[in-house]
Amino acid sequence: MIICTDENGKDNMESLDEQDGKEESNHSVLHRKSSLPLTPEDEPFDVYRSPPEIKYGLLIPPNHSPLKLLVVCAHPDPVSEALSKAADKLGYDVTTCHSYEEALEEFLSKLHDLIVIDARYTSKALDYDTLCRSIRNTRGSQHTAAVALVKRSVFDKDDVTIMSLLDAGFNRCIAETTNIVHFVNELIQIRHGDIRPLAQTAVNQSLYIALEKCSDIVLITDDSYRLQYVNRSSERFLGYRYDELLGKSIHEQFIADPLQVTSMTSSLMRAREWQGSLLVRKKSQDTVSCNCKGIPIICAGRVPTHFVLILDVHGITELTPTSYSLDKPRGSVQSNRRTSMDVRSVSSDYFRRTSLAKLSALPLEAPITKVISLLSQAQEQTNPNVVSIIDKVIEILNNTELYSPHLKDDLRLKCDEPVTSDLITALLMQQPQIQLAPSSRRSSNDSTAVRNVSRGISKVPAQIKDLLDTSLTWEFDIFRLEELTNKKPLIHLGMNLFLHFDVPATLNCDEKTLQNWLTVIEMNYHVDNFYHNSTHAADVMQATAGFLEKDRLKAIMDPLDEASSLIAACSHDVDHPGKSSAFLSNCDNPLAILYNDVTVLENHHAALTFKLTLGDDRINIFKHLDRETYKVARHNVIDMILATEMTKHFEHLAKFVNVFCQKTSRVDGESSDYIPITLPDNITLVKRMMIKCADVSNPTRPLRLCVEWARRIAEEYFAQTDEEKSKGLPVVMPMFDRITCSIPKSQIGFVDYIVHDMFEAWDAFIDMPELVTYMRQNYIRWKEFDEEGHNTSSDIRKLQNTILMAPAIIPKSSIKRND
Ligand SMILES: Nc1ncnc2c1ncn2[C@@H]1O[C@@H]2COP(=O)(O)O[C@H]2[C@H]1O
Repeated sequence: MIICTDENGKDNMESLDEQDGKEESNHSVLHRKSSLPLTPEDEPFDVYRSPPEIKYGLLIPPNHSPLKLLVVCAHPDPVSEALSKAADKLGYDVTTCHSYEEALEEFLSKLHDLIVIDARYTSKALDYDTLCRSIRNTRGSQHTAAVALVKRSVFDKDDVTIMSLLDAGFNRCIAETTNIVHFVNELIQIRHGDIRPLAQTAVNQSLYIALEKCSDIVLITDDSYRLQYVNRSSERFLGYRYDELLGKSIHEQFIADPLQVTSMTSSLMRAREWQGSLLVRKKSQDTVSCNCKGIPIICAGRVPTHFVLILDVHGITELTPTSYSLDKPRGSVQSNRRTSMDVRSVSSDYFRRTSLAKLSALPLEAPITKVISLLSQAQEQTNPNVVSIIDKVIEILNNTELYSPHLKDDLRLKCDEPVTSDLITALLMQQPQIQLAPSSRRSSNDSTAVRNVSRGISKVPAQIKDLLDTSLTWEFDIFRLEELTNKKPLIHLGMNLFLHFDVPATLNCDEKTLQNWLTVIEMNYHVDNFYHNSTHAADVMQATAGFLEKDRLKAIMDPLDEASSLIAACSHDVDHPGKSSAFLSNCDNPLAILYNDVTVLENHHAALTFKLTLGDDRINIFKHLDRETYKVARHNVIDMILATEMTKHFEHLAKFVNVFCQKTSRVDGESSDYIPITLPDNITLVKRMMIKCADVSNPTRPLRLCVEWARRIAEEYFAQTDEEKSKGLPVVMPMFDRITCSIPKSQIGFVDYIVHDMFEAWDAFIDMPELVTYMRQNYIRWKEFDEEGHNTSSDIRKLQNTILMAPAIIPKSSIKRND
């Protein structure tokens, strides 16, 4: 805070209008909230723009009265007498001198506000020219108005004399008169035109001194952002001399952040104050981040003529890598810096900003850069509440992990249901906690698989055949197929669906190879897993096939898309160990080591699929594809398998919803239903969403199937918890303990957090209302089971043997779209 006082220590910062109001009754007095200088934001817009406003906040001249007038004339006459009388009338303190020496001495002792010298005659005693020059050479005289009293003839006609008088240091000339009123008029004009501006300039010096002494960096630019004033702190801190800065543009000179500059300048040009952080480059090329306030000043007209930038040195942080060390010696200004700065966050902010700056210099524009820049522009035209909301949005957008969920804290806050919290956290978060413990993973045995290839399906029993006739219905009984096929449902269902979708033709592959492939893939599922076994793979493949039958998908998927989707569904969990990726990471499993704890299982499923497929010609379903087609198929399969990773659930869902569940906006701003669905990138989004939905479709199946899947996944979780406990590993889902866990609660949470929104979106896209209908019906039943206390696996078993014995088929007619 800067306070200026007059010589008596009185607070002297006051509106000139208050002073003016005493003299000029017709002057509009503008009210203000404080006596400090105003910024445009402090006043209503129209008030700020009104011309008198520019006077606000000026430091008023010393309030001494009367004004001191020195009249110097060699020979008193009626003219000088009229002048003195006029001055008396105005209440001036008048002194009259008749010689050069007397006048100089008098002036030096009193430093008058106004000196009027009789320039009509030159005499030995008084050379007006010399007297004026001498006075002007006196320190402090620059704040005194000097006026030459000239003959009427000179005033009217002799411009040469007038100019030489002004050259000698007079501020103006007045014509001789004996009319007191004329002199009164002249003196009032001189007071407004000369004395007050000079006095004002004199006291403004105090403000400059305040600016020079203050520790913040204060810069004033013109309307082209060329520096007009820099204070000492600026010189000291930036390392430039003021003459190296004056006249230079702030952009070129030291502001290293084009995006921020754009945001600042567009605010300032609209006469709005701006606040934010700026990256400032010092002369040494070190870069610092400072909190900056930009204030537009309108000195004339209606648009800003100057800008004041105040950089807060207390908020300055050195950002160059060499200056991260906190115990670096500090200079005078640096010693003001906070030492408790979070260096990591600052450095990441720095790198984000510098890379943004670099990016904006490239001839490329990422959509995100465009979005941020549009939001910044929108900020300029809106109110502070929206500005701060947009600030938050920009902060989020600036985070590179746009779609990754930050659910853990959120969930812990919102979801006080521990089973749900455990489940969703485990599904969505990568949380390896490295501990050295032996691997329990069973390794796959390729050679066994290949040896057994010949055990294909030559003759399909009638029961299986009948069941497979329903393979494209949503109510398909996968557990019955599991039973009938002696836990080998994939080979049967897979072959049935491959043939239905003409996959042999698409891959130019004989049926035997496809059968072999299915056999090997199925054998690489762990039959002992409660949930992640080949029945789950068959179930996901069956759901995928059901989706592919829908017109919306038929319209956009080509045969290779269909084949790839079915292949991906078959193999998406191959060799699943029945434990989560987090578990593998926690026990230093070789797969976790191989994939660096990142997307461990899905990477393994995808890699193993191709390792198996390409490893033996007899099962290589891609062997007849040309290289390009193979590459497309391979890319499709890998992309879909990786999309089943649950830590990316919200990323995939959000992308899908963004593209397909919102009306697209055309460039002209008009809304349109047009979605460029056939763009390859968009088809990829659909395929990812499709396999994701298929993968977790069990809560949308008929109740009997849904409950069995829920029991199976719970059993698998319990087994993992048991093993974690027995081996002293971190327990990934502590609530999934077979004694205490509530299975209905886990299902309610799973639907609430994962399934509901995804299936609403998916149904809206492919038009399969039965998905949502079953999901809702099942949800209600889980709530009932929960209320009735059917919690444990054995409770659920009992339910399955009683009320859930009814057939799974629900008449199509009962399925209504629920909008
Ligand atoms: N009914 C369910 N209840 C709880 N979790 C489930 C259910 N169905 C699927 N999941 C989880 O969702 C995950 C989807 O990917 P995975 O098949 O790897 O593993 C699956 C399970 O961990």
